[in-house]
Amino acid sequence: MTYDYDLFIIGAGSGGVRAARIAAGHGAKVAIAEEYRVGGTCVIRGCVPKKMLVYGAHFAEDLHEAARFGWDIKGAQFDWQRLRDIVQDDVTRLEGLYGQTLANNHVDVHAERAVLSGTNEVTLASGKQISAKYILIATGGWPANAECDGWEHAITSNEIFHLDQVPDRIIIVGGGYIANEFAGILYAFGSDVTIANRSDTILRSYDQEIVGKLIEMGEAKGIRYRMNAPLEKIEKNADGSLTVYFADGGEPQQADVIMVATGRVPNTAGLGLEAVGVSLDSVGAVIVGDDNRSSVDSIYAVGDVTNRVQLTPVAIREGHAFADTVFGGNPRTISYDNIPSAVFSSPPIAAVGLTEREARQQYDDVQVYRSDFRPMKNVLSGRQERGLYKMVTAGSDEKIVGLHLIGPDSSEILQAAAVAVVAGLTKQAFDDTTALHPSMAEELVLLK
Ligand SMILES: Cc1cc2nc3c(=O)[nH]c(=O)nc-3n(C[C@H](O)[C@H](O)[C@H](O)COP(=O)(O)OP(=O)(O)OC[C@H]3O[C@@H](n4cnc5c(N)ncnc54)[C@H](O)[C@@H]3O)c2cc1C
Ligand SMILES: NC(=O)c1ccc[n+]([C@@H]2O[C@H](COP(=O)([O-])OP(=O)(O)OC[C@H]3O[C@@H](n4cnc5c(N)ncnc54)[C@H](O)[C@@H]3O)[C@@H](O)[C@H]2O)c1
Repeated sequence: MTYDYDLFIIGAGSGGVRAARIAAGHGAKVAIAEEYRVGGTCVIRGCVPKKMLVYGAHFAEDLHEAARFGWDIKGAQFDWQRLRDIVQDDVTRLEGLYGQTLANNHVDVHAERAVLSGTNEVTLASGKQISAKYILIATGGWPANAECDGWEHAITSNEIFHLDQVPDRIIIVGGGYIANEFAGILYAFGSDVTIANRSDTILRSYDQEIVGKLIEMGEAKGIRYRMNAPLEKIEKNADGSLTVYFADGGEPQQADVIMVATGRVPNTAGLGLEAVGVSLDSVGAVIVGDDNRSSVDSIYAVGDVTNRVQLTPVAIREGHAFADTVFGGNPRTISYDNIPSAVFSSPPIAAVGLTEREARQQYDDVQVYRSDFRPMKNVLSGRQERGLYKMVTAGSDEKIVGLHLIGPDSSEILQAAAVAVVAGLTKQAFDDTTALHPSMAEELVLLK
């Protein structure tokens, strides 16, 4: 049987582009379809533009405190439209680089939607049918809707990057990554911010002592957290503002923008997967084995569409492992243990490994070391915000099973420290390391 391609990939995001490049490098004839913009969520409307906005947000506090460092900044103004447009220009630049990478690797790009029409065939929106020995589903995820009346008045993270102006008042529904990151960003740009969360827990997968610090510091700034406040309905008022009614019977609240950030669902609707025999789980994720293969032998899936860990570096690793396995003669799987992650909130949280609670559930002999400190810069500036670093160890040799940080630059510090956790080092290895002074990271080797 001959096919048009060795590999056809649906979705040119983090996982799809990596798989395309590596498979082509192994000699495969590859094509990819992208219905929106090459680069996918992370590059176009996720990690990258979000982090650029976080950088923009830092200036609010720094400018406010500049006088304490000897700088008089008079007449400082924030221009949202300028930042928005500069960020979008850079996103376009990156989109071009991703396209260039595909072209350099001789990957054929189809700038249109593709759906499955057979176990070895896709049909493009233009009607063209293309056959391939293998098909990779890398279609990512899509924001979940608010599941309440009037949710069409709300926006999602897709739209937040394109606002005409910073809203005077915003209610962010959800208590996860996106809610906490945009709470920090928009607060810095001048919005009155409320996080409305349906339960009493936010950032559920993170160490709750660290999360407690985030809430404490957020509240001290003026961010409002409405806990146990599931949405009942959203109504649009005559003046264009919106009113949110909560199912807990609490006071309805007005806002100019409501952003729903209640998770992302796998992007499989209308893809034709079930019709060709691909099994999906209850939320529509493609069910795959460790080798990323679906219930159909010729069809694989990587990234958010499999709903394993919705992070870019994970999608990239899965795409790479798939290409090495199927086209490189190097069958391999990836590890889902000790994946470092960060919430780019203000201040940011970063973590690797088990939370204190998880460690106590899994081990008898758990030790927790803490440093609750005020970063030197904050002492000088007069900012009250503190940092908290936690090390969780298990066993008599005090092997480190978790590191949890909140404080300035915690994501930068944790990436390096995560190597030690993955390598299975003990607390003693950190004790044996001389402090690099003065730094915040030195707190990690001075834990008592
Ligand atoms: C606001 C936000 C911030 C984030 N920040 C971070 C962060 O800081 N760090 C981090 O690690 N992760 C972050 N993420 C998560 C990260 O973006 C995703 O985990 C990652 O993009 C998943 O990659 P993927 O390849 O699975 O899918 P995606 O990158 O979503 O790519 C899927 C692509 O498939 C295309 N597509 C879908 N269906 C079709 C079809 N039928 N035909 C053709 N094309 C199709 C889509 O248009 C899309 O371009 C963030 C996500 C969001 C929303
Ligand atoms: N820094 C990062 O790495 C980063 C940043 C942004 C997004 N992401 C990825 O994107 C994914 C999506 O982000 P997210 O913030 O939308 O999801 P999330 O899974 O982080 O948080 C979803 C939140 O919404 C709440 N929720 C779920 N259903 C609800 C409902 N019906 N009503 C009210 N609340 C509800 C949950 O309790 C949770 O607090 C994340 O899981 C993450 O993997 C990563």
